[in-house]
Amino acid sequence: MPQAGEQAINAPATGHEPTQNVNVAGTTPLTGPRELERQFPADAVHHRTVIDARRAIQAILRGEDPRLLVVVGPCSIHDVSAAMEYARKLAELRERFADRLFIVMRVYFEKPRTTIGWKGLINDPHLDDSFDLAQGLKLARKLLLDVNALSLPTGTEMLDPITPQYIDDLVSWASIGARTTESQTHRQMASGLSMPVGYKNATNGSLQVALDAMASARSPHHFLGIDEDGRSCIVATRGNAFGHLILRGGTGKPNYHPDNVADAATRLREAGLEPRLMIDCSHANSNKKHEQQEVVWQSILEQRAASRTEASRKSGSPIIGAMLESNLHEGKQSIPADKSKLKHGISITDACIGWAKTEALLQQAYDRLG
Ligand SMILES: O=C[C@H](O)[C@H](O)COP(=O)(O)O
Ligand SMILES: C=C(OP(=O)(O)O)C(=O)O
Repeated sequence: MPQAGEQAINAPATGHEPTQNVNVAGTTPLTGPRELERQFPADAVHHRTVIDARRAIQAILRGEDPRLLVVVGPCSIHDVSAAMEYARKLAELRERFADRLFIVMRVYFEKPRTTIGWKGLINDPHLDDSFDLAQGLKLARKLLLDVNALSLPTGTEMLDPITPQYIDDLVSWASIGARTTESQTHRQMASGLSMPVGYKNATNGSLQVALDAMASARSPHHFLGIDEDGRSCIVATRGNAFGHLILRGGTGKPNYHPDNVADAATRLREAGLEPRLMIDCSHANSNKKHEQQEVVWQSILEQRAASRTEASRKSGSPIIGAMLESNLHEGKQSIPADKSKLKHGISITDACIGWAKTEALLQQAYDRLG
């Protein structure tokens, strides 16, 4: 059924059986990136927040800034007012802990699904299969402006290769997910992204695909994309030098333990890359059990503390960053048919830790990393 503004494809015209768009039900033109930026423009505060955060993350990746990069926030954003409530709390902690932790809010709008499921705020902002992507892009851009206005930098997964044109000026750190790290399309996209990018190991635990992604995305590429006006074009990229590995575990096995980290650091060195990585406390590292994230977090803090007393002292710990999936309230909920029954501040994708636990974990990190 075509939706509002959607152009139906394949209305019988010539009497010939169509050979094109056989499985395309319709297309809906969208506002181009330049127009969306005009409607939701960045000001000097947004710009400063992004520029300063990207520089700080680059310094952390070079080993010049000893702070732990912490990407923390909901598994996915589905309610922008709850996201802002979260952002205001996190902005306070970011300032309080700023000399030891570099906190970035996880603001994930695009969800890569194992099979099918809700694909995030941009794809389906009303959570009802109406796929109002025009509204999704607006909400995403507006939320990024509001979060950056708190001097709180944002991090997101870049999934659809067209999305960055609409929002990447407001994103300080990006990730390529476990399901797309092996994809040439995503490596090309990452090679043109303006911010540092983390590459997850594959869902089966393979590090090699992430190492290959880093090597590929450091190089220039030419590929099909869209420009600021939404016209299809050849995109020529310079290559993105600020890539890093994210250990997220795989096939039911975690990979955050000291021997996994040492192995990953060796593999990075052998590939001619800096031995610096982030650990994702969630996903296969926590067996998707939100309570388990704390166990991974404690291990990260122990490993960071140990590196200050060992021979590795000079080069520092390979662990430069950590990711936590956290929300206002712990756990997760399924999307109810009646949206008024959605519980406030609870994830509709992976289960998250709640705010009290988040604050306690960040405080512990601050105390231990002194
Ligand atoms: O982070 C979110 C999920 O782990 C990821 O999108 C896959 O989810 P799914 O296996 O529920 O589809
Ligand atoms: C989907 C995510 O992670 P992964 O790619 O590791 O499954 C995520 O971080 O939201």
